[in-house]
Amino acid sequence: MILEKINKPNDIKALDPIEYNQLADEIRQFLIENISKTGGHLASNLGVVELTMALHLVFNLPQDKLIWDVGHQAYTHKILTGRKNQFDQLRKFGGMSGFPKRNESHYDAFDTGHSSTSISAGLGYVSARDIKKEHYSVISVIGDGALTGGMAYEALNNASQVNGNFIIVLNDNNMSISKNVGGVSKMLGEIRASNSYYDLKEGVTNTLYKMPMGSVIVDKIKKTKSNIKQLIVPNQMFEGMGITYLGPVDGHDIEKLIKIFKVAKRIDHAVLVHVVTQKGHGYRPAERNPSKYHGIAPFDIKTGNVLKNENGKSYSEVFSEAVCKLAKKDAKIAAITAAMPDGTGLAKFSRWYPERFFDVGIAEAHAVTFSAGLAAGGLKPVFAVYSSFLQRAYDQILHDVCIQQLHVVFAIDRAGLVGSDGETHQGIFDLSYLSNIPNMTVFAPKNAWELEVGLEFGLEEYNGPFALRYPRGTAVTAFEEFKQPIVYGEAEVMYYEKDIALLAVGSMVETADIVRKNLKAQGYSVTLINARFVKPIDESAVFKCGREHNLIVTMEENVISGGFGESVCQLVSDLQLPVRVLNISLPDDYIEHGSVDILRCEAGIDAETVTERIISFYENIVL
Ligand SMILES: Cc1ncc(C[n+]2csc(CCOP(=O)(O)OP(=O)(O)O)c2C)c(N)n1
Ligand SMILES: CC(=O)[C@@H](O)[C@H](O)COP(=O)(O)O
Ligand SMILES: [Mg+2]
Repeated sequence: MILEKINKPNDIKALDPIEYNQLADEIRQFLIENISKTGGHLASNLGVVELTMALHLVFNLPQDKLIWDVGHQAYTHKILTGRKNQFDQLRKFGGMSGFPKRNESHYDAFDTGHSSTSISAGLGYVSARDIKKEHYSVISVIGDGALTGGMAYEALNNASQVNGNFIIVLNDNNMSISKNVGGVSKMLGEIRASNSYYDLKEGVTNTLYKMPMGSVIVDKIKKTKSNIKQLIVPNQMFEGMGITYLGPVDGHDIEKLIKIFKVAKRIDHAVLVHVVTQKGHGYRPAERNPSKYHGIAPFDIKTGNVLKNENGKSYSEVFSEAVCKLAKKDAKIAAITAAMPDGTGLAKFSRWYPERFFDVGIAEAHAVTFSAGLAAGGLKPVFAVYSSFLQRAYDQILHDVCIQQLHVVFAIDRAGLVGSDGETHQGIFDLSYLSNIPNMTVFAPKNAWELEVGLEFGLEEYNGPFALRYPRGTAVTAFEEFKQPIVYGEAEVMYYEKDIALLAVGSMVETADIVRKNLKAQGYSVTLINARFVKPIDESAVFKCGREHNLIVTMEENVISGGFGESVCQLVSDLQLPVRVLNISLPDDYIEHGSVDILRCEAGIDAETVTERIISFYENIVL
């Protein structure tokens, strides 16, 4: 086993080149075996094994800086930097992260998770290096999907001015999570399909000539019968910006990769190396269906089947069916995704109503303003998006949607704790960042039924910016008996008693119901209110609770700062209500990876801890 020789960083450099291909096979086997047990981002990682090996062979980490865009494809990098033995704890609480983390290893040059940041971060390193007169290479590895994100172009525009070496590796597997979309993807497809390889082109030759030993390199390359000469094709888009383009190169051919990176290293400005890989390479089920194995739960290696299927429909599925049903009756409804048709449940809509469906690529900011334009043009756009990715579009929500009071519906999935993706993906800020925007309405359903009726309310009865936020995973089906029609800005009173009033938001209603039972078992009299609207808050419900209870407990799966609890406290103070308030929420902090159940306990928002906190708080109230 060659992999046994890889135990610490740079061990790969001691290998005999004839061992490289076997190591690649063994890494693939290792990834398949481990991810089949832990779950994780399989397909992207299988695609970059040789690419990562070549980067580690040519560059000197950690002096050289390697920056992974999104970071979901850094598993081989983790193996090659001494973290092989941590894979059994991948994405588990206290275990190794699924993304690069500077505090996990100093071989991880930059933390990532969200897309299209690597060129900006790399360029920052380059500029710092040059100002400090340091000498190291900076390599940003960006996928073709991530290259649909606007930040990448802002960074390319900036990178074209850089004077020192800056290597951008474009890992082109012709896939985002789903099929990649748009003009850039089309252009890359044309390059890949092109058989007309050119000779070493003039621009590169001239650049190389200007460098010490450059003419020697050019001569060598010109004499090369194979590879490098054929790897270099002019590309107007990058070249036109002043960024040297090298490629396309077969991303599964280590020898070719090593050669082209050695050339890229010598260029004295920004250079883009176009590497063509296959997503899922080496595992048939993932090659055939890379989207399914992009992020996969534990699975059976032989069949490729996921081991434990979730019971019941997910909130994304409930949304998927609800939006399709509404769109059948209302031809004005349009759906927008930023490269997440499967995750958000919009794939069905895209098949049923292709003319009203828009996948805009990984472009959340654009998606929001595009939706605003659709609304201004008379349609009813629903932008389905993960909570953490919508953070990207704060100004567009405020500036383009809310100031104009446009009727855009935000279907915000993965709101609350999402689990194993960790800090970058927890959807725990949306109540705060949406509630402080004037004209925005924020609605959080307690169960599947309320998501359906909430969506219908937002699309058909309300007219203005409307956000529904719901969590990752199986939709709650309990509370069949609580189906009060939705009235704008009104909470739903589920039980009305005295002593303690629980005011719970969305996913926390289920927890609050358990807490209520626990408290009642201990002799307390407890009101339970499903807040429904976080903005506007139901002032009369708070007023009544405040006058008729000793304690109001707010419960939300959102950070404390700027959340529902703080708004209730403000209201209680403004209305001078004779009541104490206890806020149950997430801390003003980032929350690492781990299962949602563990994270809830750690944060103290699970039913048992909340019950204990309420009792101890209540006992200390001086009545
Ligand atoms: C801002 C943002 N939006 C959406 C995502 C979800 N996402 C993660 S990976 C990915 C596709 C990336 O495609 P590509 O860069 O080509 O990498 P590949 O998976 O093909 O290796 C998407 C949409 C994200 N991480 N960040
Ligand atoms: C890397 C990334 O951003 C996505 O792949 C994300 O991990 C998907 O999350 P879900 O599994 O919740 O769809
Ligand atoms: Mg891709």
